[in-house]
Formats: sequence, structure tokens, C-alpha cells
Amino acid sequence: MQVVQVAIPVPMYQVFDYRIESEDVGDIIACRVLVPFGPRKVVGIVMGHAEHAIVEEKKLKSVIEVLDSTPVCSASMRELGEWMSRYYHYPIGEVLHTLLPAALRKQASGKTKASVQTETMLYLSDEAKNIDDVDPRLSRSQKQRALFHFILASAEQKAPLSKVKDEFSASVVKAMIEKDLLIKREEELQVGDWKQSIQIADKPLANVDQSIAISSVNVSNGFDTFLIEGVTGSGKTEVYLQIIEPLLLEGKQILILVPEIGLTPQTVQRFEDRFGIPVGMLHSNLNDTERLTVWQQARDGNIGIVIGTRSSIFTELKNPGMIIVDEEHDESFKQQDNLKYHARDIAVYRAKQLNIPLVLGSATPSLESLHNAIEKKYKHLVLPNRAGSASMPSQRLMNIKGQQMQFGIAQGMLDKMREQLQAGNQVMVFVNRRGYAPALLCHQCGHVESCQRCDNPMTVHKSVNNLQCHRCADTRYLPKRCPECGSDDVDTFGVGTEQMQAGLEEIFAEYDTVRIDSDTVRGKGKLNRLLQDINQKKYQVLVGTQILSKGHHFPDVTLVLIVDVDSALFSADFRAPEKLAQLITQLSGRAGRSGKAGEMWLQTHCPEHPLLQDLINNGYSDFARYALLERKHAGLPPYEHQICIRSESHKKGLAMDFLKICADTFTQFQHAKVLGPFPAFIEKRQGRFRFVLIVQSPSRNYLQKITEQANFGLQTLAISRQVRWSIDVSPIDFS
Ligand SMILES: Nc1ncnc2c1ncn2[C@@H]1O[C@H](COP(=O)(O)OP(=O)(O)OP(=O)(O)O)[C@@H](O)[C@H]1O
Ligand SMILES: [Zn+2]
Repeated sequence: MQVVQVAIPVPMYQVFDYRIESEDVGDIIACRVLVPFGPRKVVGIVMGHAEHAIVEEKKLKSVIEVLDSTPVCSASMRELGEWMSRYYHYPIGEVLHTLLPAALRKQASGKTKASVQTETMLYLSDEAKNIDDVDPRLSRSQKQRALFHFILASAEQKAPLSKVKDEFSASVVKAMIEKDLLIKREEELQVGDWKQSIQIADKPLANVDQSIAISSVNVSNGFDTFLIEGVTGSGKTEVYLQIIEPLLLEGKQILILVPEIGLTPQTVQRFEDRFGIPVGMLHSNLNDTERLTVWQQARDGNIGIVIGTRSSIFTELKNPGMIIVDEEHDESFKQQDNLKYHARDIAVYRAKQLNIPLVLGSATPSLESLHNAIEKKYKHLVLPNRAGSASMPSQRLMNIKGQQMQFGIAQGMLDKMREQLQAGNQVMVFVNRRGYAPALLCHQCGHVESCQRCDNPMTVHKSVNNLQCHRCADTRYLPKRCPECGSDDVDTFGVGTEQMQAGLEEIFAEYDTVRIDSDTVRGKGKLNRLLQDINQKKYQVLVGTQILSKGHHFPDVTLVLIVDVDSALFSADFRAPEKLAQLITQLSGRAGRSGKAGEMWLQTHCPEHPLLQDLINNGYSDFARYALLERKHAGLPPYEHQICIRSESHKKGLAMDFLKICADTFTQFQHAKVLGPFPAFIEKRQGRFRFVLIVQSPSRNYLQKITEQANFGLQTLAISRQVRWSIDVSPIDFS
């Protein structure tokens, strides 16, 4: 009998010992096993072999079943898991489960699922090799003769069944197997197939800045991190295409991370068109089996390029060549619940582990990455101009103090929009709220309909005729009278995307309007169809939320209007200016991308605000450097490091008490600053009161160590089981 240590997805930090009778432990390291855990059976991963079991050996429970014949994760992935467990203060069993494709986490998954991918091949039998068309076994069936020639003509006189099935029916194949003319055999999927089929399509000649970036990356050998800071439309994607070309030709695989809503078939198409090979796509709309297939293909080296969102950073690559993180500033790279990892940070660790280059790209780099570039930890490559014949859009502020507004738009702006529409161009209007209006207000008594569970005004949705809480998704019918005083003088307050679309349809009745927000793009392929329709100019007026700002290339958009973002100028979140500057710059970057002059207008009550002045006059790059200076003086990230402890409870006092204990714990450490507890930006959600505590230190290592120590103590407190709490390392959001 031997004892194995198994990582199990439960909120406990240790591994668990189990007995195993038959197998040699050395053979099942990193394989999944089914084990009893309390009353349940769970899937765990064998981490190692225990010399001495913690529990007396006789009392140890046994492994029920070994689920894999080969490891489900490589040694480097296991090492990454162990690092993440320490770095994010998260139980190892749960970390490893996060790294694996969902299909492999489930108990039902069978023994062979994770193993090497195979395919069924059809061969000519030795007998078949010696016959010809007049042989009676072939002469009577035209179809069988055709299949015989099909395989005879194939390389090595074999063909995959999947390909044969495209042209021949199953009965033809079956008949030939029964006559001993064909042999069916399972073979390991051939590695490097894609390498043979690469065909590089015509490409534009890189401009000077692009060429410098391409050659800087291409001369690198082994691990190195590059930050490409390229203005919107500067041809960053073209740079990615050209830097990965020599790697693909050597048979090396490329992993590209993109933001959640940036991953569209158009993005994938650009890579497929350039290299003529299929690209594996990993995103949240895939089912578990589809995800598993891409994961296996990548791991077995059967696919050259994988493009995916956040969690695809955990893709295993047989022959890794490079990792690219596009739009590296995007917040969707940070997982906000459970294991709160940042895919960009994991990318740095992964690239170092695999000894390959990492390329981060953005028009609006995060202050973290920019800081690393300025400090020369990353190599900084700049694309200051737009590619081809396009030039940068002009950026203007529209002072709306005291102006007459129609649906939240100033008259002067409507005139400018009409001008562009009449010239055959498209215009884009950004509104930061979906729905019809952010609140329903009684004109008589001032009552605002709110979600009681979240203490939050409910948003009016006229298209579905209800009120919705955007925090907890609760819905309520849309009242005709005030629920407080009974007056019928109730009205909406503020403008959301729905109302904006309705208003613009009225004002510009002769043009077609489309709305892009999470309500209209729900459903598989919906966003893509809408994006295609926009590119085919079915719509002239585009109204939408953030989704519109993400990397889209709309050649005919010449005017971008940002309706109202003033509230972000007064946010208590120290990251708000950075986020706002990124949003404005990315939105503005949608205008004038293909030679036509573009303009961006920002409506504001505060045109003199220094952030807006700096951004509009000097651009993001200047703003960001100034913002870094401010962070330095204020002792904020990236100059200091933070963790945030969040606590939630139905009892306000309890959530607060827990954080007070946390604060006392951390105050004992000399080199840490403790801030809070404060109410979270969203103070209440789903009936729970929410608080945060921030701990800060100039040393990341020190902060890591004291958090580990503190966490150990906090876990043992009774109150820690009465509140819902979590540790967020390098938080980017305090809501
Ligand atoms: N060297 C070049 N010569 C001519 N056209 C180019 C060149 N490089 C890129 N382009 C074209 O310029 C346009 C913008 O390029 P691309 O989409 O690569 O920019 P980007 O920097 O990734 O954009 P964004 O970050 O704003 O989404 C594309 O239509 C692309 O084909
Ligand atoms: Zn709610």
C-alpha cells in the first residue's frame, strides 16, 4: 500500500492523504483520481507521494478510481498552480481546478478524456494494394472504386475517417472493411500538420515604427516582455501578425489573449486569412466539450494559434513560441470572483516559465505596464501614428452648461451629426447606461423606485416594460402610478441607451439606428451579426455602451459623441481617472480609421477639468505619465502594492467587525499601511452589507508574507465562518 497526496477543490489549504493499492504512485502524479470526501465523491489531482501519512494509515480512505492514464497537467502548470495558490492566497485544490478545462473537473468525465487525442485512419490493406479496378471486389461498385482511388492517391495511402466521411457514406466504408480491403486504425493525431499548410497571404509593408517593433521582438531570444504602446489604428494587429510569422514557420505555437468582447470572428478571421491555418478559439460561449477539444489540440501541438479570453492563459502548449496580450489594459483580464487572478500577471509568469517572449499591446496601456516599461523592466515599443492613410481624430470638448438638450444631446452636436450623416458617414453615440433611464421618479413626492436588497435606484427598461436592478438583476413591473403617494405624475430621470436610440430615431428618422449594449447582444453570434451589419452600412447611427469602444474597426465612422461621463470625474476610486482616460481614448479611436477625417466630441459640464484638458490637448500617453507622477506622490500602486479584504454579511455590524479584526491583525506589521475598513463602493447588494479593508506596502514580497501569516490566523476565527470574505491581491476595483 502507498499513500498519495491529493489536491481537492475545497476551501482548505492543504492536500489530503489517500491510500492506493494497485498503482505505482510515480505513474499517476498529476492524474485525476476519484476520492471520497466526507459524504461526497470528488475529483482530485495527485500531487505527490507521502512518506508518512498525517492520519494513521489504517484510518485512511482509499482512492476509488484513477481517472487518467497520462497526467492532466504538465509539471510547469502544476508549478504555476502552486505559485498562484501562494500568491493569491487561494487553496491549491481550487486553483488547480480553475486551471483545468471544465469538462475535466466533473466527476462524470471518463478515463480517456484527457489523454492524447487520436483520430481514426483508414488504410489500404496489403491485399488491396495488389488489386485493380477489374477485381470483382471493386468492379461492381462505382463508389467503392472511387474510395479505393481516393485512399490510393492520399499521402502514405491512408486518410482520416473524418475526411473520408465528407465524401463517402458510412455504408461504403463499412462494405470495404468487411471485404478486408480497408483497415481502420486509431492513430495519435499528427503533430505539425498545420505547419505544412501555412500559406502566407499578401500583407502590407510595415511602416518604420512597425518595422522597429517587429525586429525588436524578433531578435529576442527566450523570455522578454515587450509593451507596444500604439495609438488606436496604428497597426498593432499587423505587428502581431508579422512577429508571429517566423515562429509559426518554425512550428512554434502562439497564444493570444483578447478582452471578452473583443474576441469576434473578425479578429480570428484576420489570423486565419493571413496564415491559411485554423485558429483555435476559447471563449465563454463555448460548451465544455468544445473548450476541451481546443485545449487538447493546443496541448498536443495540433494547432498553431489559439486566441482566447482570460482563462485561456491556462492553455497548455506543446511547443510554445510566444504569448500576446492584446488591449492589455482591459479589465476583463482580471477575474473578479473566486480566484481573483489577473491574466496579464499570469502571462508574465507563464512566459518566464516557458522561456518565451511576451508581448503586451494597447493604445492606452495600464499604468502598471507603463511603469514597468519606464523602469525598463519591459521593452517599450511605440507606434505614435496611425497606419496607412488614416490620421488621428480631432478631440473636442462641448461645454453643455446651460445648453438646451434633446435626449441628452446639445443642439450644436445634433447639427454636426446631421452633417456627417448627410455626407454618407456613420456616427457613434456612447451612453454609459443601458436601459431607458437610470431611475423612475415621482414628480409629486420625490419617491424613487429602488431595489431594497441593494439600496439602488432601479433602471427603467421600456422595451420589456419593467424596472431592473443592475446590481442583482431583480426585476419589477413598471408602475403607472407612484407606489408611495399614488400620483400618476411619475417620470423617468436621465438617459439610457434605449431612450437615446428612440430619440435619435425620431430626430434622424431618415437614417437607420442600431443599439449595441448587453441587452441587444445577448445570444450566440448576435454581436457579430450586428457588427457585420454596421460594416455593411445597414445602420448609420450607432448607439451603445462600452462594448462599442473595444477594438472594432468601423471604416465609415467619422464622428464619435460621448454623452455624459462627468460623474467619473468625481469618483472616489483612485483608478477612475485612468479608466475614464482609457475609455475616452478608445472611443475616440473608433473615428476616422480609414482615411476619412474623424472627430470625437465629449459633452461635459466641466470643460476646464485638468484631466479632460490634459487628455484632449496632449493625449493619453501624456495623461498617463502625469497620472503616474500623481500616484507616486500619493504612494499608490504601482509604486506601492495592495491587497483588499472584502467582507459581506446580512448583518452590517458583523461584516464590519470581521474587518476590524483584520485591521488589528495587519496593524501589528511594521511596514504595512492599513486603510479602512470602509463601505465598498456598492455598499449593499442582494441584502448583504459590504465593506473593504486595504493593506498596502512598498514591498510585494513583504505584503505577500504578512498576508499569508494573517490569513492563517483569520481562518481559525469563528467570525470568519459567519461572514462571506475574500482576499483580493492587487485589486483593480473596490465596488
Ligand atoms: N503598414 C501598413 N500599411 C497600410 N495599412 C496598414 C498597415 N498596418 C496596418 N494597416 C491597416 O490599418 C488598419 C488598422 O490596423 P490595426 O487594426 O492593425 O490597428 P490596431 O492598432 O490593432 O487598432 P486598434 O488598437 O485601434 O484596434 C487596418 O485596416 C490595417 O489593415
Ligand atoms: Zn438589487
